[in-house]
Amino acid sequence: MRKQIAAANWKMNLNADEAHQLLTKILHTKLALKPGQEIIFAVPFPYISMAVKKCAEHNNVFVAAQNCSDKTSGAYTGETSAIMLQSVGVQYVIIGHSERREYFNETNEVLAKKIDQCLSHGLKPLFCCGEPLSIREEGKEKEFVAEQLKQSLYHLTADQLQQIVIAYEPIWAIGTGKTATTQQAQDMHAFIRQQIELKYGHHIAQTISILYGGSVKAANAKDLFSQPDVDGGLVGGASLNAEEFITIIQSLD
Ligand SMILES: O=C(CO)COP(=O)(O)O
Repeated sequence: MRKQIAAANWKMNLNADEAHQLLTKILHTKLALKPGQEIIFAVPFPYISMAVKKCAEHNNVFVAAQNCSDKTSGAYTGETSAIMLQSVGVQYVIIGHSERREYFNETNEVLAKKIDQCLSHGLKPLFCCGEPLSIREEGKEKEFVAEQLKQSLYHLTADQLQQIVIAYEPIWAIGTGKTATTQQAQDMHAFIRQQIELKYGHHIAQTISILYGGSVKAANAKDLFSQPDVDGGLVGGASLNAEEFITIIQSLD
């Protein structure tokens, strides 16, 4: 059975009090996770220790960083290494979010190195892929995503790949209120799984969780998560509202 995951990506939002209150409110709710279901909070770096402490009191609730360095250690002012994250109790790291690709020029090649850093230090990468609107309009979204997978993941062994969670986030659906239709999401997720199957075989492909991201909210989560190849969501804006995110968690299949 694949893990079903509701992951919150807070991005660069909230002050310390707001972050604490939001997490407290969500974790004090009786979430009744079923076996195989997980919640991940990808919080800004300054709140990681607070979040790790609070999430450790709950089963199947984990903390993610939103980025990490592609280097191991050394004179890289302002960077945060995978080793540091692992040492403070982080379990996941978002790698390759489209905002990092676009605003911080992260290439598939650099992302492959970040993934290696995570895997070498016991962290699970939450690898994001997805096409911009112009590519979707040309009908080339599948080739585009296949290339992202190939360049950042296909150097991994099958054992390593099984540590990865993939998030498909069409860029045109992020923060726009324009969600992919359930059919568009399912089609791409099935395609991603098929690509993994071609490279790593059926068994491995069936074990990889593929999350959908892009304007997931309480009102559409159930429909999206009910698709056979959609294994949960990576949620931006709606994860900043406790009630919204709780409903999204409760929409996991
Ligand atoms: O980028 C996202 C999650 O990583 C999606 O953001 P929104 O849910 O705000 O569209």
